[in-house]
Amino acid sequence: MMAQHSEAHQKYPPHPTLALLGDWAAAGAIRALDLSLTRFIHTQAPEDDPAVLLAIALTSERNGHGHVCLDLAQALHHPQTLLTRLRDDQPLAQGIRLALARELGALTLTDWVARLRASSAISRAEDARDPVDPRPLVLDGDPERPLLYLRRYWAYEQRIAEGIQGRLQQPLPLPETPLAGLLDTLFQPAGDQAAAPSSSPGPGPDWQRLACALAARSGFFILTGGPGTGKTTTVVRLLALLQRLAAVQGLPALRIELAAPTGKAAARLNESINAQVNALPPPEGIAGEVGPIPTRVKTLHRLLGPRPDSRRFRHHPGNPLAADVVVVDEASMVDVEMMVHLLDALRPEARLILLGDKDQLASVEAGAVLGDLCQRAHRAHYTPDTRDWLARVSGQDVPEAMVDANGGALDQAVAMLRTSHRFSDQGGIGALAARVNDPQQDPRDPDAALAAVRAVFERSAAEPDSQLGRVAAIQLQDEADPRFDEQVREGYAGYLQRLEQAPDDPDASARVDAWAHDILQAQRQFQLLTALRDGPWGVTGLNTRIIQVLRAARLLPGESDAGAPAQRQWFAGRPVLITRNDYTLNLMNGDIGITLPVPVRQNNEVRTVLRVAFPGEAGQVRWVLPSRLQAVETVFAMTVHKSQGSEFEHTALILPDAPNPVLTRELLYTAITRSRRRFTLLYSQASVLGEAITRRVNRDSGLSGRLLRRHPPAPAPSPP
Ligand SMILES: Nc1ncnc2c1ncn2[C@@H]1O[C@H](COP(=O)(O)OP(=O)(O)OP(=O)(O)O)[C@@H](O)[C@H]1O
Repeated sequence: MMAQHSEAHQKYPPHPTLALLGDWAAAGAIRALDLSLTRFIHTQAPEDDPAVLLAIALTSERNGHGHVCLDLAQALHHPQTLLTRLRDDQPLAQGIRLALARELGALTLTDWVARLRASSAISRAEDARDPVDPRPLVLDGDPERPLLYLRRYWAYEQRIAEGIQGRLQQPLPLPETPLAGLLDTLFQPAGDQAAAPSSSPGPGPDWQRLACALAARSGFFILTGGPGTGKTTTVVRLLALLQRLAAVQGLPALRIELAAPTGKAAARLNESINAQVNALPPPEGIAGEVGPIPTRVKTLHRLLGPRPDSRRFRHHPGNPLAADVVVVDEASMVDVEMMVHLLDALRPEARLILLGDKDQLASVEAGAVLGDLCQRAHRAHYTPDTRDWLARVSGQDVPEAMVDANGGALDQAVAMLRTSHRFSDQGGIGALAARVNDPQQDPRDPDAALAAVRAVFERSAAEPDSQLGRVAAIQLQDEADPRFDEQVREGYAGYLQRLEQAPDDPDASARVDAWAHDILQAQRQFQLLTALRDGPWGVTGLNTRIIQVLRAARLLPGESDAGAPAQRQWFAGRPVLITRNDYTLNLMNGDIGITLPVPVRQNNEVRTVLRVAFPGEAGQVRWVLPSRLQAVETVFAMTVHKSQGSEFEHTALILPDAPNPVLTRELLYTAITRSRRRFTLLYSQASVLGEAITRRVNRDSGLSGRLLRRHPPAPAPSPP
């Protein structure tokens, strides 16, 4: 015992800060990983300064919450935003918060930075580029906003900035006359062409047309916008424009790749892109051969070429993708590591076009790349050069409030679509999403935010027949409120009732497939979303409760694998979510399947066995044995994070009864915008809702600063 004790002491000398961090880890305020890393660095580079040890632990802790770095000034001014794992009702919470405030209170920014600079564990940005620099952390950022990174994340951010910068500075030959003519053909006024988009309704320019023009002249481009604002419509026109421009210039047809971060998001883009491509006006009057626009969307993993048991991909700088243009949809879900792999896999001259909704939740992993790059999208910041060029080629006038003589190169490569063609912002889902996302909202006034949101629910209740996407709010008494059960029965009955129509002829495989296809479609009618994983309001608790409710209503069969917890049992009707890519089965993280009773012939007898049906390509059904599915979970309830990239006809979001830092405006907005026709909010405490609307996701990162700092405004191509 003594020997063990002294060994431990030898390994980790009893430094007071490490002891304090040990207490925090024991209380769950930081992760064991954060503590181990700090201890490890302490042993490798005998680092005794408490201010340095604290900074290392906090940087690692922030990484665990999706931050790329630690913003030192923010940490000093708002220590309450740190240690977000700590819940206020935890017994030691108050003591830990006081200790953190005391440690940070003893520091000034200048003093902290000076001590970090003196540390042998921390590199300065200018030295960190040296590949043999062994120091595990990097201090970067501006004097007024110093940022501390774990080296890996610093390198990721650096590579992303370089990959984007290289593309922003790449000269692209762009003849103005054919560009203007092609934009005219692709954006004909309404009536001239049934399915083509008309000039945008309401005041202001046609942002879709403007975005196409801007994207055509840039090696890197971001198109952001809320649901139904026409991102897919615009990108299809952009790709047509690029192919036609190539033909006009006598260049070879472009090789285009379409990708999305999850299988679900890829399938959704697949569904919408076909119709859009077919609706394109024919390429008349172009002498050369016009290249095709692909309609098959791959997952990003598939595009980059996964390698078994490796985080690396088949495509990298030494073996880049044979693509001239790569479009990535739902880019808000792409984390820093994946963005690095994507940029690494592209030839330097390949164009990259990102599509996404900047206001949605960022990826679970570190970084909010799209959000960072779109920070200035609302006000555009187009330079006078860009404004004049856009007026010439697209005939669209940028509003003066969006012109900025100091706009940066990145600003000129971002366009935001502002009008939803699916929802009106006057009522229902569109109005609710707009209120929750209101940039004018005062974060210190949750009551005002709550009142604005309530008004939308009241208007929708007064117009129950509205076609604008109905929204409803139900205030539950507690977690056992029977109105929750009603919602669940009503929501899931649609597909569960179809289980009874199972064909009983084992030889009628086409009928079995058609029945399964119908059920898969019906399952997309309703989805319950929650913010949390654990507890009665989290995925696990809710799934158990829903199974009970559906069994009591005889919508689910009672029998199941004896002894297995309800969550893991296989039973007819169980919807499952794939939680890890499985390349052998060709199932991707986020795919949803349904367990169905299927008739089979065994030894001349007809028996019913359970198989899991997944949507396949072109309306086909793929069948998988339950025992082959390794990483799945029941998905009657799904986290909002997992729902990204999916849409359902009716989405219901249930909020917990106590405040929680994961409840943010971005989470509410993402949940609301998963709904195509109906959205129901289930909550028990109005204060929890009010807090959620006013809390913003804030992810520390230096990406936008890095790009803004290093990029002078791009000169607009001059007239020929
Ligand atoms: N300018 C326009 N005028 C009229 N209808 C349009 C216009 N642009 C898009 N639409 C229609 O609006 C709907 C949504 O468009 P689209 O799918 O391109 O949007 P999106 O931003 O990609 O949507 P989401 O990301 O929510 O799937 C489609 O039915 C499309 O035909």
